[in-house]
Amino acid sequence: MLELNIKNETARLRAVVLGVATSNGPIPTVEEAYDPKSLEHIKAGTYPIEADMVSEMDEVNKVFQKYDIKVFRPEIIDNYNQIFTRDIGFVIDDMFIKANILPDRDRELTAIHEVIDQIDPDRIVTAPDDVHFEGGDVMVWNDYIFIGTYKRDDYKEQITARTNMAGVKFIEDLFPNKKVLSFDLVKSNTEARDNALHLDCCFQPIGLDKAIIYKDGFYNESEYNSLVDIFGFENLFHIDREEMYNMNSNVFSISPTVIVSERSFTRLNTWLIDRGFTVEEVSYNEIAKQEGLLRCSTLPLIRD
Ligand SMILES: NC(=O)NCCC[C@H](N)C(=O)O
Repeated sequence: MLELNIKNETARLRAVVLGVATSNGPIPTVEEAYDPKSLEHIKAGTYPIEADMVSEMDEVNKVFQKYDIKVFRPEIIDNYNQIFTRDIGFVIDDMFIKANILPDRDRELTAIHEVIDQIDPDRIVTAPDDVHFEGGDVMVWNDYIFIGTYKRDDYKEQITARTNMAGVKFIEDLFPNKKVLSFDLVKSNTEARDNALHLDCCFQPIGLDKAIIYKDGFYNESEYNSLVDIFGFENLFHIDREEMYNMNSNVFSISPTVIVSERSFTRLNTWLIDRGFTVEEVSYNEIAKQEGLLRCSTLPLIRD
């Protein structure tokens, strides 16, 4: 049995599911794209090729091996995108919550049955169909749960809106002892620079008391301000629109002091090193073309 334990985003990692890029399928058509950055690269003829993405993920796996982390990989479904394992489910405390994900992605969950089969069935939660959430929108941070959502009437027309208010309510009811804060995120189906696809595309806690944040990813300044109040302005690394587009908030913590980051994130990595973090630099720019990065492609199961 896997003794699930996730209480925050940064405690020492012991077990994780890392997505897989093998048999990722043919280049999607414009109609098949479900995020604006993939769409941009499909149109420009620069959509990433499988071999490059496989080698990028291998590099991350090597970092996990270096830190003696147990790594699970999804079973490969032929011609199916299984890179962004974060979104298909998530662990809070000792519970595994199966995500109600975008229908285009719903086969991804079946591919981690090796992991699901090792979890006590009493600790697995499935939500009703009208309750939507993806793991990229959900972050447990000790007494808090932060949830990215989309609160507007055109939710159904926004393929980039993946977590609804029914999803927020469902998690609130499941964890009555945690303080749940929801954030209305800026969405665009067509312009990746104006799209906070998930909460982890515009915000992520790091270390013990710090976070990376893109202010304009939040519709409501008051919701952004609630994070400033929790972390303190001086502990926030603010990224700009281009850094958000390049996914600087989507690094991944192995511990409160060790962070896996993209090697081109010079300004962020320098800030981290100046504050005593160890930065494990990897290349992930091909995967980034699909509007996801390191947090998106990992699903932590056990942290200290
Ligand atoms: N947590 C994340 O932000 N995941 C990235 C998912 C990217 C994928 N192209 C999607 O649109 O679902």
